[in-house]
Amino acid sequence: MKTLKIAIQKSGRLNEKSVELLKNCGLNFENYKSSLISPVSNFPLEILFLRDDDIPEYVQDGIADLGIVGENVIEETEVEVSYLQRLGFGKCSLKIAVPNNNDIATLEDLNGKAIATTYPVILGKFLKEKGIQSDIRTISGSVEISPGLGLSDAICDLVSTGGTLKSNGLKAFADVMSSEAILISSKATESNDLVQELIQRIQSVLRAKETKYVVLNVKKDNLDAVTALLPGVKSPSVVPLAEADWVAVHTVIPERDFWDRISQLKQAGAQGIVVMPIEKIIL
Ligand SMILES: Nc1ncnc2c1ncn2[C@@H]1O[C@H](COP(=O)(O)OP(=O)(O)OP(=O)(O)O)[C@@H](O)[C@H]1O
Ligand SMILES: O=P(O)(O)OC[C@H]1O[C@H](OP(=O)(O)OP(=O)(O)O)[C@H](O)[C@@H]1O
Ligand SMILES: [Mg+2]
Repeated sequence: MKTLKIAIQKSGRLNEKSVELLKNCGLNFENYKSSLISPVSNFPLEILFLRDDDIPEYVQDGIADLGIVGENVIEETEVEVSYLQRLGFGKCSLKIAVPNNNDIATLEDLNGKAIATTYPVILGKFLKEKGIQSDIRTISGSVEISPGLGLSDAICDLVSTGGTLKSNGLKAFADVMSSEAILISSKATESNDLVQELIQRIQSVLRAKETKYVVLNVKKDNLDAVTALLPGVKSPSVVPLAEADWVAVHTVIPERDFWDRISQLKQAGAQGIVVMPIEKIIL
């Protein structure tokens, strides 16, 4: 069977999480900073370590079969690739921001103004859609300092905590797009069996991350009230305990409403609640 190639970022914001995800899928490979290609010893796959900007085109052109890259980079490079799976990391937003002491109050106020960005394609489309004519100044980094240097009136850049905007005296003004890391493939390899196998593994790791394994004890009288709060993967397992009136309930709980669910369970009579991380969930 043909060996697949997956392109991930060599260093930067997505590198560590991409490596961690692939390792959690059971793939064995070395992650030397100096090597740009690394074979996987237990799956017909090679990992290519690249600048993130190059990943969408490598995948579109079939040089790599798969890639992990931010949605913002895919949109900016305007490639034809298949979106296989959103990966839940590298979450950020592309925003227009202006200096704090600025009189730009509406999108219309950006007419005739200079906006510095490393995302001229996405910004250009956004402004066109809104009917705004600005002067887009494409620069390759450190976008946030450009208003302070008198190079632009506004910026369009990625924001997550907002710390970089704040420390440069800027405030977010308009949302252009939100982004996260995505697994992409070339149109030609999407249905390849090995690609499908890898997607299954990735999904089982992602599902496990979104949930916790919970074991709790409950008096039989309160079992219905407790199980009503627990949808589980299918339904909770109920195991008898040495003490006749009591049972143990095993289930999984979604991470997002975890604490609310735990306090509801306690109110319904759950005791001795033990919570464990899950490695994989295979459906
Ligand atoms: N502050 C942030 N928080 C979360 N995710 C981010 C943030 N900034 C960027 N990202 C996401 O991580 C991706 C990589 O960001 P990074 O800053 O490492 O890119 P880069 O400097 O262009 O790297 P490269 O050297 O590979 O070209 C971005 O394209 C975006 O999808
Ligand atoms: O809202 P914040 O949490 O402050 O994050 C935003 C910053 O993160 C990104 O840059 P990064 O730190 O990745 O550096 P880079 O510009 O060298 O890629 C982005 O370009 C912003 O500058
Ligand atoms: Mg880059």
